[in-house]
Amino acid sequence: MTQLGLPEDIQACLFDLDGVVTRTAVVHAAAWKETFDAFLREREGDGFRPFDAVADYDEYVDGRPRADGVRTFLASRGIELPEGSPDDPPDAPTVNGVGNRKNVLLLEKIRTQGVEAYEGTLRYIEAVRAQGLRTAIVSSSANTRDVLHSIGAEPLFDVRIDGVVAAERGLPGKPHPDTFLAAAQDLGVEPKQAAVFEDALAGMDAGRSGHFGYVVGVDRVGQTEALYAHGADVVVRDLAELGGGK
Ligand SMILES: O=P(O)(O)OC[C@H]1O[C@@H](O)[C@H](O)[C@@H](O)[C@@H]1O
Repeated sequence: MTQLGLPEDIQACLFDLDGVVTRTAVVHAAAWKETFDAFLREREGDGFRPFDAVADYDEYVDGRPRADGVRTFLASRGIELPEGSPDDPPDAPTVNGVGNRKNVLLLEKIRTQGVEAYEGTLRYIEAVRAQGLRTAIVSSSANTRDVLHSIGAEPLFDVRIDGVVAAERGLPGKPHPDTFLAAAQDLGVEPKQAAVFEDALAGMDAGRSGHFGYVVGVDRVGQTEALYAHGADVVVRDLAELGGGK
């Protein structure tokens, strides 16, 4: 292992955004909860079963592209909606409408609360780059660029594969490995020469099925066992634990 806690042959690092680089996983989870609870209340009345911002979020929404999150969670409640179209209003009972409602709430929260970076992650990225490793941000979020820009972190990544790029290239999102594979390819490395850094169970699945050289699970919410069960090679609470901070 290197002094950065990685196998010797790793040449590139692929970082998820929400929950790994920025403290925005909880912001997404809160926006999803408001969205789904309003939707379920309208549909089922006050006796509805609320969205669990930890358990339901981890299992059905975290790490997946926006529309996939809508479909996957609602399917867990036996609900299937028409797709609608991307410009559906936020109150439309369609996959796109529900996703748009969530995005309005997310952007409002980001605007009022701001975006906070994990300092341990920023220092670690600087350390791996100083060692000559290449870096990519790989996120399902279509808001990746704005979030990175808000903390001035765009220059830390050689490649960006986000929700916008994935849609342009027709790449299926996490838990499929395609976005991580595209990042490795854009960086000119084989998957086994790349390390994946993820906090979401869907991201772990992508790391495992893509046969990447090393998969680092980042546990921000006490789900270490689940991260291992989904394919992590190691689980840390903060990337500073891997080294590179001195
Ligand atoms: O709605 P956005 O910003 O395109 O993000 C899509 C998904 O991006 C992931 O990074 C988050 O873990 C999910 O919660 C989110 O739903």
